[in-house]
Amino acid sequence: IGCLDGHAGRLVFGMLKGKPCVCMQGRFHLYEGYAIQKITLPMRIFSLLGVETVILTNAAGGLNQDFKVGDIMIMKDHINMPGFAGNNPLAGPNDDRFGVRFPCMSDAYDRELQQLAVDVGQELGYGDFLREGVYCVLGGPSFETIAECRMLHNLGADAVGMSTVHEVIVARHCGMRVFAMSLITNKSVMDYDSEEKANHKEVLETAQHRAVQLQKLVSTMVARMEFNNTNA
Ligand SMILES: O=P(O)(O)O[C@@H]1C[C@H](O)[C@@H](CO)O1
Ligand SMILES: Nc1nc2[nH]cnc2c(=O)[nH]1
Repeated sequence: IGCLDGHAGRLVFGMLKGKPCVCMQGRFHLYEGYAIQKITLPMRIFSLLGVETVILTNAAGGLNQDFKVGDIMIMKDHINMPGFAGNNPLAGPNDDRFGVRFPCMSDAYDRELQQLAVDVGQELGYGDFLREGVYCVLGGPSFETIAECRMLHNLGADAVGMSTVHEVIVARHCGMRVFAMSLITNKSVMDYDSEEKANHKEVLETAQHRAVQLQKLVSTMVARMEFNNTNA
């Protein structure tokens, strides 16, 4: 597991609300210099361990101007920007033991789990900061320019980050159910008059600020989840 600022580098096994879980405290990123297949290897290991459902979280910049710092965005879809340039974790010979050569991605984000998150979020009183939207992944580590933010927003992205999408692709390839959400840790800078600057300190502070609510959302969802993945 990537061990860097904000990523503890631990793999934690245990029971959550009576359900067996394995949790990655941290992840690998493209910007650390790893091959994309290495970044996503944990998903295949989870599949081999018998994991049925994957819940992914990330920190992201808010491109949607209605979003505020501290909002939690349920991911309904993604834009795989490195994939446009051929950097896809499934590139290379297909291992048929895991999944098919050409996996579908239009159903990547499980609709029932998205609805569960909305329901649980409402019950917990999180309605004011729970959103849904499209996440775009870039390679990082540099944050986006103003022109890039404008372009990504015009392309239909609501949030931008440096992770998750590759993991989703590999998890879906091997038939796991996927739910993902972004914590909007900073507003993407869209205006040349703005004095704001994306920075990792703000990312960590916002993550700290919302940590308890995110934990509560995830643990309540896990408590309500059905076993037996019929969605593969
Ligand atoms: O692993 P995620 O996508 O949550 O982390 C993002 C990308 C960088 O590690 C960091 C930038 O501040 O947040
Ligand atoms: N690419 C990108 N990743 C982030 N992670 C947290 N905030 C951001 C951001 O503004 N841009």
